[in-house]
Amino acid sequence: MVLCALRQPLLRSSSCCGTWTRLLKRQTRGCVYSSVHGFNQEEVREKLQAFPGGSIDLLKQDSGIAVLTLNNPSRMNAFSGSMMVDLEERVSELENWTDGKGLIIQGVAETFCSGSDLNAVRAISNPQDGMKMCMFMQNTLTRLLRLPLISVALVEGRALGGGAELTTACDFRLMAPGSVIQFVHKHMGLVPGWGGAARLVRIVGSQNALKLLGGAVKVDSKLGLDIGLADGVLQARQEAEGTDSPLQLADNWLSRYTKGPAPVIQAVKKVVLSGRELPLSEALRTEKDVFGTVWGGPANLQALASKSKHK
Ligand SMILES: CCCC(=O)SCCNC(=O)CCNC(=O)[C@H](O)C(C)(C)COP(=O)(O)OP(=O)(O)OC[C@H]1O[C@@H](n2cnc3c(N)ncnc32)[C@H](O)[C@@H]1OP(=O)(O)O
Repeated sequence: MVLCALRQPLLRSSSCCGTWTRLLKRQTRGCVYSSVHGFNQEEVREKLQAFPGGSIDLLKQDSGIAVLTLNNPSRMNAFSGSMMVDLEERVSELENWTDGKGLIIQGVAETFCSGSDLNAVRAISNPQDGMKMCMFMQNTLTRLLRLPLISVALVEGRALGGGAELTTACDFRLMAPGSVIQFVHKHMGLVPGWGGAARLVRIVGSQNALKLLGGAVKVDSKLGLDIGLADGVLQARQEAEGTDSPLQLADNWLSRYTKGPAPVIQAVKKVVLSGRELPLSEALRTEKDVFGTVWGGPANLQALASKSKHK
């Protein structure tokens, strides 16, 4: 098991153990697929760039919360090939953001994402190209989920197909009133291929995942909360002036968890991530290593000096 998002801070830590060093050696940048699996990242990037349209925009805020925006409104924010490449580049940027603590993913025009761009899907409907796109997106979404940032998908409107899969690559999902997450793959003669099924099982359990995929169920905010796919529902927006936008509401919601120094918040994400992904013994050893990066650190020393009480 390889956790690439843990790499950089731990390389700076003096408490790196042998296990960790071995994990680092096994690590490849793409995390899941590399040349060992016949995957050539550059070749796939070039192929995907042949299907342009839209963009993925990144705004890094001083608060330590970044906003990643899917921007392809004429196609309900469907993923063109160039947007897949854009997403990979934005994830690289976020991997190197030392001051980052949180991430919100949203779509423009009050909708989240309608999956892959069907024009591109039609053009690369042969199995070889489909596999390549699938490996590229699995690598990117795995790296996205493993960022040392606490992430939330802000779902307005629809999250369909690959859009639903993208929501599962975030730590949390917030749903706006009237929004729907739907794994429509079955209706397209498909199953998820961007890692959405594997992540969905971990989020809602295998029984619920089977129902959602097998029935292509429309998950509204109520059902989402009931089965644990949604972590919160945004209040209906009043037209009155001064009402917070969904993005502001999501930012407020997330800032509860990102309050504090970046190294501490990143450490929180890393220990949860290792607990989620690694076998227990490895997770415990990773937790020890991450603990070593904050023990005696500036935030820890300051808290000790101020004799803080937790009332
Ligand atoms: C491993 C990945 C698997 C996948 O993601 S497969 C793709 C799954 N997604 C889909 O099948 C979505 C298909 N689209 C729809 O169901 C509907 O367009 C949708 C999203 C419910 C919206 O319906 P409406 O509100 O009636 O709007 P509409 O149909 O007129 O759409 C507005 C314009 O957006 C376009 N659009 C929507 N989803 C798209 C997509 N995925 N790829 C390419 N174009 C897409 C749609 O063609 C329309 O364009 P135009 O105005 O006709 O030029």
